[in-house]
Amino acid sequence: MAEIVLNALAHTYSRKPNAPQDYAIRQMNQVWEQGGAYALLGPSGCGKSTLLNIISGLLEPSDGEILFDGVKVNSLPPEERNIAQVFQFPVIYDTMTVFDNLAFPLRNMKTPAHLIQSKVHEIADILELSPLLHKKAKNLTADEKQKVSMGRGLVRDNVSAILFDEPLTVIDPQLKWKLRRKLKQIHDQFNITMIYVTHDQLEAATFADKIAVMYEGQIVQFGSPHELFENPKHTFVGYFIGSPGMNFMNVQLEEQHFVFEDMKLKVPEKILDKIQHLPYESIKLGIRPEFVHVWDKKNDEAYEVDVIDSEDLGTYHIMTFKLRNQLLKARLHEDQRIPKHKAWISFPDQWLKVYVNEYLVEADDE
Ligand SMILES: Nc1ncnc2c1ncn2[C@@H]1O[C@H](COP(=O)(O)OP(=O)(O)OP(=O)(O)O)[C@@H](O)[C@H]1O
Repeated sequence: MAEIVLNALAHTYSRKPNAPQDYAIRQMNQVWEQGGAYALLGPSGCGKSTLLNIISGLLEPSDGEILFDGVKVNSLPPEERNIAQVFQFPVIYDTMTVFDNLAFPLRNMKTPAHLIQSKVHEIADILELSPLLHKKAKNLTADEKQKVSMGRGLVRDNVSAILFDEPLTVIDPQLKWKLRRKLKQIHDQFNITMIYVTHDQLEAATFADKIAVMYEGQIVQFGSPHELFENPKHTFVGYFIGSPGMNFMNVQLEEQHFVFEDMKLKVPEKILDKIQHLPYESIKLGIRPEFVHVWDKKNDEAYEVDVIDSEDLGTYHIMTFKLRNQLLKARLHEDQRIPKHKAWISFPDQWLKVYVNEYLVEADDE
């Protein structure tokens, strides 16, 4: 069991790094609390595997510290960290039985035979592997093999944390949700810190209480699935989470207004105070398609837009529309009428977010 802390952690694969882009992990501070269920979510190449390998001890970070329960472990090898790792592809011994695969880590630790018996049966029971204990691992299906992989991590009592690196990649889609539920159940039962790496937002949200969203070697937001959806702290989170992602509009700040093409949009007062003094390269307004209000008749409070397309996705519709020259999307309920050709839309104040240099600007009392 362990709390894992990253202090100013950074890692580069380059011999002579001289720019932030040369770092796979850029200056990261993060606390993974003991017993938490976390997901590390991000696109290919953002540094997820690098970070996981630093935590497990397969890789020593170039800078900063990694602490397990307050003890620095930067150069401690994996076997001394008591971390279990489950990879994309099951790591098991094909010629051994399921029982022997599960018993293997315990035999390595010279655990007495009667304890091995009881522990292996306990874990096999939880993972629904009991009927397969005497089967050779090579005869198992992909999901059964992956369950054995997980079981090998769980049999040890002294495991500090379990790291999962895209563990459902090779599993049939119908079985994925079953295994995900099993993992969640195991987490609740064992109170072990678990970090689950994925590029799939649904997987992250169903497994984790808190998700760390990674982008270009940084954790750009750490929060519950709900927080990531309602209040993305970085434009990347807005874009990456949600289906479809957040709408963005590039705007300029002119005196008391944002200017978007020929339109003037009011800036909330509390935000204005904050951004007037910020040096900026870009200002973007963001709104989720779910929060765009749509009417099929003229409305003085709303902007007229051209409806470009509407897609029926069963329980909801996605309407694509053009506001001036910008394509945006709205998500409408299945029984809401989809306007043809022209529509009138508005952006409710509380859902229109302001991003300066890609980061959310919030009023102090929010
Ligand atoms: N051994 C290595 N040597 C040099 N560069 C590497 C090495 N491993 C990873 N990188 C680079 O570091 C960055 C982060 O890679 P990493 O594999 O950690 O990302 P990831 O988010 O796990 O991606 P994926 O989901 O594709 O596995 C990428 O730019 C990658 O090209």
